[in-house]
Amino acid sequence: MEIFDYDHILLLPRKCRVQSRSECDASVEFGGRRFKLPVVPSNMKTVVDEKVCEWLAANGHFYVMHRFDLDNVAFVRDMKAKGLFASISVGIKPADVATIDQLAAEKLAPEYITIDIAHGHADSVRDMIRHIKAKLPESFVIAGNVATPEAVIDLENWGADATKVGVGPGKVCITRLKTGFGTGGWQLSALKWCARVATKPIVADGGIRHHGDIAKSIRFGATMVMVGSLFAGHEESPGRTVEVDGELFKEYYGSASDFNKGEYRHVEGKRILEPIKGKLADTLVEMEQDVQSSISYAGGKKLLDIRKVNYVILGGDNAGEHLLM
Ligand SMILES: NC(=O)C1=CN([C@@H]2O[C@H](COP(=O)(O)OP(=O)(O)OC[C@H]3O[C@@H](n4cnc5c(N)ncnc54)[C@H](OP(=O)(O)O)[C@@H]3O)[C@@H](O)[C@H]2O)C=CC1
Ligand SMILES: Nc1nc2c(ncn2[C@@H]2O[C@H](COP(=O)(O)O)[C@@H](O)[C@H]2O)c(=O)[nH]1
Repeated sequence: MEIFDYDHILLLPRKCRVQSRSECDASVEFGGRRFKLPVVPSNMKTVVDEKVCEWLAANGHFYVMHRFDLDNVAFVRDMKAKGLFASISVGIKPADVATIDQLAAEKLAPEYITIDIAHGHADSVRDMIRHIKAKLPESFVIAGNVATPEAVIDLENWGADATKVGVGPGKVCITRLKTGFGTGGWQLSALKWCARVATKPIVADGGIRHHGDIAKSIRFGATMVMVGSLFAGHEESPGRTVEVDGELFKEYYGSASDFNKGEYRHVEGKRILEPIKGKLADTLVEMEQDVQSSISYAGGKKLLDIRKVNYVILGGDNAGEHLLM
């Protein structure tokens, strides 16, 4: 198996088929809706809050609300009252099961439910998928996080409508250091490996450091790309603003950090400071333009044309050109 990450790969251009990059369509269909970009901010407390999610939904973007210190039922009720789609995340504990029951009792089916736990290849996730499918059959269920083809196959067979791939590649992740496990350092090839067996969409989660990494994720099989750190440093980001030597930063911490958990138990995340870089809307416009450029370099007009390109691996044992057969 080839082992590589985002920094070890470059995609190879194909003959341009457009007069202008504005002809390239960066939108994606996911779970029955079309979104402007194949990108979703991470469901983390320092990345999204109610206001950010509302703005994303109202402006043609996918979102997943975080699940910490939050009344998920009230959130869904509120989004629906505003005529917006609801996309929540849940764990697998009794309180999460109760949330699903209450949503069903109130006939408040969220359009999207993400089951989001650290080690998603687990019977607990199987049981949660089955519970959601029994109680809220219309909801599109994304399940994760996982790292292997075996896990993708199991989650799909258990009823997940999409899987979320990425264990440990995140910027505030310390899973690799604390446990010795994960896809940190080879997330892109783990995605490729999982995509070979997937029959349903994959959300590639973590490790995105540049806008070009979005096109690389699409090339290796992602339908949607989850991004945390690149979104954590905006004026609207919910993290605390911190001033250091006259410069402004936003706090960004892992969902499995003691900052999020409120206790030091099974900690697999840390806290960092992201420089503040302006408005979220401006970053999304720039991302859309960059993905449009990626599509044009791929010699295409649509997002999935990126899947057709060849690539090179830079340096290392696997270096060389990789041509599609
Ligand atoms: N993508 C990634 O690499 C990672 C992401 N995270 C994020 O942190 C947040 C908290 O995750 P998580 O702690 O799973 O959620 P929860 O706090 O909801 O706990 C998940 C449940 O699974 C059990 N469990 C069994 N094995 C594991 C394991 N290896 N890791 C975690 N739980 C396990 C836990 O029991 P018990 O606590 O008793 O063991 C608990 O009951 C989530 O948003 C998750 O996505 C966390 C780590 C890695
Ligand atoms: N191992 C951990 N992973 C975490 C934690 N909190 C969130 N995450 C994952 O990181 C991505 C974001 O990655 P980034 O590289 O874009 O910053 C996020 O979507 C989660 O999957 C954590 O505490 N530990």
